[in-house]
Amino acid sequence: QRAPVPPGPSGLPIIGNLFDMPTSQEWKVFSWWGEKWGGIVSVNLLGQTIVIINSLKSAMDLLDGKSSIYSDRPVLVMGGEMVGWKKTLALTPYGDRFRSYRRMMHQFMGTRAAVERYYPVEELETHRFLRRLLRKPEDFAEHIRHTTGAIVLQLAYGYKIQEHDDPFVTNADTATDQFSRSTEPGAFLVDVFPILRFVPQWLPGAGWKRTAAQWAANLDKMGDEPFEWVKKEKARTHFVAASSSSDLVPIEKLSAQETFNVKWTAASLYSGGADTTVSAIHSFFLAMALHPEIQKKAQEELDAVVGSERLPSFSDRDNLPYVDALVKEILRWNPVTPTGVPHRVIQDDIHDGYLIPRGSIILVNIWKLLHDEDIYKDPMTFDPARFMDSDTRSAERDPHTISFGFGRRICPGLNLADASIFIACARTLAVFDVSKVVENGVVIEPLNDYTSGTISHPKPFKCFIKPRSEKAVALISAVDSFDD
Ligand code: HEM
Repeated sequence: QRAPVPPGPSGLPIIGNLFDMPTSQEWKVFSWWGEKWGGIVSVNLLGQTIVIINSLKSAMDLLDGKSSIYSDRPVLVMGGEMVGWKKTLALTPYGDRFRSYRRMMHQFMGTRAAVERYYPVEELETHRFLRRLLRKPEDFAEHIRHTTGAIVLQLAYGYKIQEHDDPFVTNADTATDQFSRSTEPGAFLVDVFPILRFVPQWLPGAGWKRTAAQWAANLDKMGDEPFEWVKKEKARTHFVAASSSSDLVPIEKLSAQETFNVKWTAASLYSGGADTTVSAIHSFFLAMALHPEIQKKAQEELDAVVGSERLPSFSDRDNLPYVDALVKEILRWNPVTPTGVPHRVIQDDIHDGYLIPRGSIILVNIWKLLHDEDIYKDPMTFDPARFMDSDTRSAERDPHTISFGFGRRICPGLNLADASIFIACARTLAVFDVSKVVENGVVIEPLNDYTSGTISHPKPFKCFIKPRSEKAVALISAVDSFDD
């Protein structure tokens, strides 16, 4: 006798739970389902089982404990197959190519020691970020994006981006925006009826096929152009260096298969790393505007440890426990990927008496795990101190163990992301005060509100960013200039 699938809202014949699925901020509805039906909930969309995990234990039991069967990705017909995003790691099916990409990623940035090689780039680009902030503080969101793109492209290809309208950044931003649009659930009928893939492009109503072809061309541009640039410049990037076991192998000596894998692993760095890090640093500015007392505490620590004669650097991190805790709270408070990236199970599994049928899509409600009262006290409160031992309580669980996903698909950029967020927070707070904007004598309260989608961002908000002192201005200005 077959075990039942996990409980969940009862659906309608054929379409199942189509109308139960939330269309925005899905993590909230998923959390509510979790309270009603337990840590593992299932829904059915036109015959496709989706399992939603709301408990840390279940996420670890399934995705870590049974990772050999829970590490595939769902097939997304429009985004993955037709536009071609399955060439990048995030949508590559579990198998040999996946392993090759992951091996390269691991050598490149898999450990803290590997990422230490990039500290000089992180520090310099963050210093330039401060200078842009000084010049045009109101454009802080744009500066965050620019800096993150600059770091990833420099590390992946050894390429230094132009201050304005860089072609590789423009390509990558266009393509990643099209990634979100092409993988949005329900946006394209072909994801529901894959047969539509074979409809000829000239047929009336098949305009989406031309869109797919155009987006596929943009994606290829994003993968090809920086790679060709590396070949032309004969630049020996960190990435290509790390891609072969025997150290530096020039690109032109790689086989066709290796070339494909290196090219698309490099492209996966931008697509996986830019928008995510942007969201976290953007959240940091929102948190600072909303919580001046926490900002002050972090600044007091920075002043005591670093002083005002220099900027903080990675070597200070061990002596900055509060700033370190601040990074953790940023990752927990409004997670970058609230419902993670979907996994797919490749064979039937029985878990806690429930059947998880082969092919089910597994979503981990990362938001819920990071706001679970059994793990985090007063989870809705922004409080970095929760990550520090005190006389009365011990530090709460490090959110790095949740925010970056689970099992064999865990984010390979964890250490790099952590470094980028730390240095952005520490350097910004050392020299700037972030506060609410006052317009005509009225304080504008920034909203703690986030966009939906795989990568969630703070909705646009204003904040006032001003240097802390004349000395701070001098420190910020002591970096090589760029023309703008
Ligand atoms: C705050 C920043 C970041 C967060 C919160 C984050 C989070 C995540 C999560 C939740 C996943 C899915 C894990 C799973 O399937 O269980 C993921 C996958 C991935 N991340 Fe990140 N990430 C961040 C930064 C980065 C950076 C900096 C890079 C690269 C430079 C990166 C590259 C990737 C890639 C390539 C994947 C796909 C892995 C695979 O499918 O095997 N991420 N990330």
